[in-house]
Amino acid sequence: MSVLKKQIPYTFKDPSLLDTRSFIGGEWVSSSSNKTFPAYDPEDDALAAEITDLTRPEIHNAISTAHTAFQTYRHVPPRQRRFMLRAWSDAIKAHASDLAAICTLELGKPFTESLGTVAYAVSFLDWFETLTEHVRGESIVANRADNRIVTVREPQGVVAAVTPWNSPVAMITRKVGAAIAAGNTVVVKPAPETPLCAIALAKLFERCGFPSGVLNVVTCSAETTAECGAEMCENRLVRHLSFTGSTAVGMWLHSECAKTLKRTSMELGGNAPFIVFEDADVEKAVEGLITSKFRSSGQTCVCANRVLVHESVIEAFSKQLLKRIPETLVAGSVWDKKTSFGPLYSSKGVAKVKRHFEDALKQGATLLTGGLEDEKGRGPNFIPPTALRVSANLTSKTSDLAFSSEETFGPMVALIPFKTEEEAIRYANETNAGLASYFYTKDASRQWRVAEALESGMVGVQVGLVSACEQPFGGIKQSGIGREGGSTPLEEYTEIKSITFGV
Ligand SMILES: NC(=O)c1ccc[n+]([C@@H]2O[C@H](COP(=O)([O-])OP(=O)(O)OC[C@H]3O[C@@H](n4cnc5c(N)ncnc54)[C@H](O)[C@@H]3O)[C@@H](O)[C@H]2O)c1
Ligand SMILES: O=CCCC(=O)O
Repeated sequence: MSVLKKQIPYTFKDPSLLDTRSFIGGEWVSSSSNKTFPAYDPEDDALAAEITDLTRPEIHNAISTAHTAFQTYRHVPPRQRRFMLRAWSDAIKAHASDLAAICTLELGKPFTESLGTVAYAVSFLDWFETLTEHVRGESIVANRADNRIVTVREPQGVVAAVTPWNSPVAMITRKVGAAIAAGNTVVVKPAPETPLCAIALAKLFERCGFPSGVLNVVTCSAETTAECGAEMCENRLVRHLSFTGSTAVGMWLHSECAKTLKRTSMELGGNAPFIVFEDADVEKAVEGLITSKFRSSGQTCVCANRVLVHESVIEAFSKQLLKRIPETLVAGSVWDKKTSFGPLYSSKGVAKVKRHFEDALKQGATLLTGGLEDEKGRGPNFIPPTALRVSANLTSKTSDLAFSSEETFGPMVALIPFKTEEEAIRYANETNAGLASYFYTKDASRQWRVAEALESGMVGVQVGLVSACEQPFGGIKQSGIGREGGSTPLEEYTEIKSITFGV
């Protein structure tokens, strides 16, 4: 019998991927309290499934189990780890359609976009697989003639991974893939809004030859999340806490982890500037903005959030944007393969966009297209792609606008005119966030100058997408600590041990 509480227009090739239990030590477990929590379909807010709601002692048990598994898994040779990672990647590819359907169901992401998300998630496993056999130490010439010094890189132990709803497949493969490639064991806590993707990933993982306890998935409701987080931070067996989510929660977890001096990786919120200079190719810049701003209906941490357009090209830019929005962003049922634009994940997301929209209008912005009302009635969480323009005389105080000081995390964009490069850079950097920035100019020296001046961990020059497994992903300032992907992720999940020999 299906665990789904509603009918969806998709037939699963492998219905066993759908489960509502947690995965600990190779066993599928329900909470001893028998409590469950609801997961909803954002397209209509209908109940999708009832998920097991673990208690703190059960999280404690998952960590102990992962620690026991680490004692043997740490000695599994890298090539064998590589082959198991390959098997997991192949299993996900073989079940990509089912996984995409689960992502569509619990996140409201259009099915075609969900397929892209699964491919992006798999790319991390493929990338880490290539790095598995390249963990290296070094040999150091000692200053004492009777000493020899070498370093080795060792896995850290139990990694606790806490992941967000907005990227329920890739944020798990990005963390778990790197951690287990390096020889660690992991306890993952997915967001309560999107537990089914994490569970399905574990279902595939268990078929790939990994020893029991290497991956554990613990599901918790929003209410029990705080005690689950406290256990992960306070338990001394957890050696690394890897978090992706909001800056506020990340800061709290980071400070709690300080009490047991854990390593932390923090991938936090952004507030990306997107700058269009006077010499930009306007059509190209508009395509970049649509990709950056509207993918996932504006719900990614690297989405453009503050769009600065030089005053000499803002008319042409607005015109092109208004032409391309309806041509590119096709709204409809999330199950229709032609749909490229879906609802937000919940009423919480809708309320935030609404607040930013109303604040911008109150402060004098004009509406170019969209607005919060959806005359076609496409569900409770649907907001049409919306564009506003901030008037020139607001530029000096744009940082007071709500959409400018916080991530909107939704499909609303406000164009802000500017006059000089200095003014644009000053405004772009006027935020505590420093995750991604984007700009468009054809001038090669300006490309270098502005890329170096922008305060963010990732810069897109003439591109609206900066996410790739081979690229270091992460932020500076209050957007995070550490990098995921790129050539260093196994270093992030290993410790250096120096060994001195007396000869
Ligand atoms: N930098 C990145 O790579 C990246 C990627 C995706 C999302 N994000 C950010 O994530 C945010 C959106 O996600 P969100 O609203 O789910 O963020 P959130 O911080 O509310 O939740 C993220 C995760 O943390 C958990 N959590 C919340 N409180 C906790 C606690 N006290 N202890 C332990 N876990 C706790 C949640 O259940 C969820 O699993 C945005 O700010 C976005 O920019 C960043
Ligand atoms: O939401 C942030 C992560 C999405 C990405 O990796 O591009």
